[in-house]
Amino acid sequence: MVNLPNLHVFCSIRSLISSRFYWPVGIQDLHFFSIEFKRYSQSRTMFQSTVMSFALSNEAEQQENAEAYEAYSLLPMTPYIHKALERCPEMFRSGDIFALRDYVRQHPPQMVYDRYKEQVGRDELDPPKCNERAAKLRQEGNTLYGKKDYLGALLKYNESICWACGDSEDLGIAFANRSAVYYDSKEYEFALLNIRLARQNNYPARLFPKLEVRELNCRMKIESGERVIPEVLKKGMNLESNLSIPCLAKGVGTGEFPRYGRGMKAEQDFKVGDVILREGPAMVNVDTRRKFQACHHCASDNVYSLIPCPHCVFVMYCNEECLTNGWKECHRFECGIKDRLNMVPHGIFIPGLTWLFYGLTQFNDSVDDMMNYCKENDRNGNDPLSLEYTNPLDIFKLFHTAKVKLLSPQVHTYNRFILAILYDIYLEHPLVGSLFVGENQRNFLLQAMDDYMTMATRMSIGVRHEYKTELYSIASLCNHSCNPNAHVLYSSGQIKIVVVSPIQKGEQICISYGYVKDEVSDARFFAQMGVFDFTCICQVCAPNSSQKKLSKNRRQPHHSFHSDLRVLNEIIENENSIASDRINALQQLIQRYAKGHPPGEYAKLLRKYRTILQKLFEDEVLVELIKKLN
Ligand SMILES: C[S@@+](CC[C@H](N)C(=O)[O-])C[C@H]1O[C@@H](n2cnc3c(N)ncnc32)[C@H](O)[C@@H]1O
Repeated sequence: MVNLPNLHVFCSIRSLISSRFYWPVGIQDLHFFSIEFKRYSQSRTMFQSTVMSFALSNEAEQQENAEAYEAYSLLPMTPYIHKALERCPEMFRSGDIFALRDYVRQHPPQMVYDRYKEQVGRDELDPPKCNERAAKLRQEGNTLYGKKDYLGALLKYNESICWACGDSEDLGIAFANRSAVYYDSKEYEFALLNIRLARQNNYPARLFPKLEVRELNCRMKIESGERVIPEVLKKGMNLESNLSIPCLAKGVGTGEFPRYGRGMKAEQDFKVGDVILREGPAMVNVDTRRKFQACHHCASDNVYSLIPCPHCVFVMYCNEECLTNGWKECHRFECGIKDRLNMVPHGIFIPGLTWLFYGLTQFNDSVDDMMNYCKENDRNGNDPLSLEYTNPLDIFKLFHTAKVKLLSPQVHTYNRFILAILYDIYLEHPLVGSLFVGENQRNFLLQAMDDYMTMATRMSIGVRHEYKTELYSIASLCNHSCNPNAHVLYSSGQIKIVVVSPIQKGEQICISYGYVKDEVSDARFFAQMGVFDFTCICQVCAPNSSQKKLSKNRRQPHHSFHSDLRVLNEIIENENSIASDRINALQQLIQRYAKGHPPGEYAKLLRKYRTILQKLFEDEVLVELIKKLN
């Protein structure tokens, strides 16, 4: 494997980013556990599956889920929902969105605000920037830096950067302090970038000599070759690209599959290792717990070059381009109310709301034009691959016209209640309030929020990162299988889909939306899958599943499997093997024995293959980023 020298900080940053940091569970899980709601609901299916999964899980997993329940009870929103359920069970049974909106109007969620303020230790929501607070956070960062806790220091500096006023020297000093962390970590490109940011943001002239010395040292270190950016093995697109959609391989099409709806279809044979898609997100939501760690526009996990929204203290972007686009397409509709929006539990549907405002931007903020378009184009399906992907309006059409199945009544009603609260918060925003005027337009807003909430839930291909939710234009065509023939690699918002079992022309291309079944406990699997709100009909799960046929049909393990496996292990364990040899050997073995193999050994092989691919992809994304800085 290729080891990236001097990237220890980023490796630890990555582990920090994926660790459970503030809350014991992801909010997406909490969304699932919101089925406390069960007591008032007609259908008990979801609750029963939770209880079953609890019963089936081991002690450690029970503990983990118990924490999820506890976290759920701590959410500021929980008592408010329970009170509403007690007061108006009928309203929840009918699920009428206008009735839910009226309820929220009549019973403003003041208790939610109070509980939230108490939890975050502030007496004001959506506070303005404040240099005093920025200086305090910077001091806290300095203390951590002094103890060589670089990650802790970076997070404090990022927070300080957010709080500092745009014309203050506090902003410049925080950037300069971030450069010191990178200098000490031998990350000279990032140190230089932060020195530049410090200069552009009022770094005080009296401190210039200190910064100049650091800058000179960085340049000397880079010139002396001390810092080498290694070449990583790029498993880029190894196939010809689709002419109009370059991120997609030629030979990938769409088809209708009974009970799945649309899906991705192979128009030619594919072999193990073929990269069929490399895509960035169309829509992003960064969970509030990671607001100082990831770009709110492209979802890149990024603690080193983030710049703040110039107006609020809760949103950061990885560069000026993301800031400009993020502002135009989404943040200008939420800047100033972000704190209140953050207070509401976030499900996988949240990017749907971002979507609504992205759409409005495409209609030049004309609510009437958007309403007319929506009236004329309902969800009657489309061929996503025929759209023009460079045209932002076509991207809007892609999700707007997608034919999606309804959500189950209890999930839908719960989400609608959350939407009713979000709706009121959005209308408090001066821009939103001034664009949506009159009953017609406001009803349209509420209904569009509802529609895109369903769309985003249905178009989700899984929660790849505990603290971020993304929507992908092309990948959202892929259906789920518990025994998928393709695998999604994820790094910093980017995804790559790689074939992991030979695919024949005409076959459906499926990925897993979460954990691969059989590799995790049933409890974990159901908790993960519960958020998608569909009953899986893949060959493994469906009644009369073809899995049974598969096992019957499975040929006896080929006699040479074990001898081939020994050769493979020799290649993998040989210190002199290069990454490409290892990966090629693995691919060949998986391709050769995909249709006839001893199950246990083969599953291990697949896991190893996926792990190596994932590591390579993470290195690839990271090195791309470093190279962009040069
Ligand atoms: C990301 S979309 C996939 C494309 C979708 N079939 C379409 O027509 O646009 C996910 C939705 O497809 C359906 N789906 C995907 N995998 C499925 C499976 N294994 N079993 C049943 N439905 C599935 C569900 O309705 C799910 O919410």
